[in-house]
Amino acid sequence: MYKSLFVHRSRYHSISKLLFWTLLFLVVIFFVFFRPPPTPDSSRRLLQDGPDWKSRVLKSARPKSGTNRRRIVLVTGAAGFVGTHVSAALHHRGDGVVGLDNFNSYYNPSLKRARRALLERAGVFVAEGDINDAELLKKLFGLVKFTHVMHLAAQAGVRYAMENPASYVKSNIAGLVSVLEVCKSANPQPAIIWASSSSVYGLNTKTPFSEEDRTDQPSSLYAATKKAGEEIAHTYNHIYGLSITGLRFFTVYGPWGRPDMAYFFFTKNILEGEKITIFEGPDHATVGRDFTYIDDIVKGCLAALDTAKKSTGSGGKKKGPAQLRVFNLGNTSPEPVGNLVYILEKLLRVKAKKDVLPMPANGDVLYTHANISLAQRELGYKPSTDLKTGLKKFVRWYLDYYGYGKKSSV
Ligand SMILES: O=C(O)[C@H]1O[C@H](OP(=O)(O)OP(=O)(O)OC[C@H]2O[C@@H](n3ccc(=O)[nH]c3=O)[C@H](O)[C@@H]2O)[C@H](O)[C@@H](O)[C@H]1O
Repeated sequence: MYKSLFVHRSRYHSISKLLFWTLLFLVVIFFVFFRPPPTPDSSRRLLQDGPDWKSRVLKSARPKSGTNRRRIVLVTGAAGFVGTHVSAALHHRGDGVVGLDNFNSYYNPSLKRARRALLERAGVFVAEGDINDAELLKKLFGLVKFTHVMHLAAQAGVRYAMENPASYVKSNIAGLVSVLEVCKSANPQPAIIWASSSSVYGLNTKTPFSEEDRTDQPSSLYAATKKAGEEIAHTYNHIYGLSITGLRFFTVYGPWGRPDMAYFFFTKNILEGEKITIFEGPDHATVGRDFTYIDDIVKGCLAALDTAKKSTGSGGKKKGPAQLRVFNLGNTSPEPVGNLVYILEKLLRVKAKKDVLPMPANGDVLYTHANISLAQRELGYKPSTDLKTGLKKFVRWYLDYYGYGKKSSV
């Protein structure tokens, strides 16, 4: 009996040994052959560690020699629509500019890469990385003493907030805090100019929208995150002495624009013979926007930067009260969406196939109209491009960029 038990035991031991070695072998094979590839973050970190990365950041941050310019600006969202135009304009006048962008795929990143190529040809380096990457921000601030941060990185789009709410919280709230955190600890602290939105006026019906009007009725999560950003700006200004200017952009359009916006995809659909939908309000009310041309917005951004006072704190400590501002940057000449389509039809020489449908409950508001007196007074802001002129420039760019023939009136 003992013998049979012994045989049984030793058989048991050899089976478990075999199992152990097989398992070990499989684990080794898995790690050697099926190891997951490095995450984008870690491969990005490798890029950021190279000597080339450092010297490109430093070179791009240098203000133009032979000028008396002293400004060194970090532009977040530099490969975005507004970010590209603002970065180019700052660089053009001689400021030092370093861009930062995460090239996310909210819309086709190839357009973002093309914008970056444009900037790099002009001499602006756009580092690849996320505003939530505190280590990366610290590294940039360790290398460069930024005098200003133009914070334009955000999750944009009103309607997409219903599809991917988390992305708005991540970029527009956590991302903003991450940027403000590095700014507050910097020595000296930079002044911050950042993109808020006309959408903060939400269900406000008093027009034109003035900065003093109520903004506590956002109608989309996008608007709510921008409104939250304005409150967060107040906190960082109050506790740390950061100089902060929020700019409420009104439906910005133009060349190199965003494919998720109506004027952009209407153009695409009209050219491709696809249907477009024009929304209308209750009782067939016209839906309208204070469409604002990109060059006017750029002028407003630069004026905000030029009039920004210095932050008063340093290294996380407030030394006195600091400037806190918010401005409307609109065109102050709202147009019905139907007019936008009519102008596009004329410019493209193609009749649109259109449906007019009630506006779905998707976060959209009926109408926007900016009162720009404050920006006029404090920034000398004076928009000068009407919708027809601006769309003509957009369509010219669109046809060229996407390689259409010459069948248009532009
Ligand atoms: O000012 C802002 O702060 C925001 O501006 C922009 O939002 P919006 O003003 O909503 O622009 P956009 O989507 O181009 O719709 C334009 C019009 O077309 C109507 N619209 C839209 C789609 C459609 O299929 N049909 C239609 O009629 C629609 O009802 C609307 O009346 C930015 O995207 C946003 O990121 C933010 O910056």
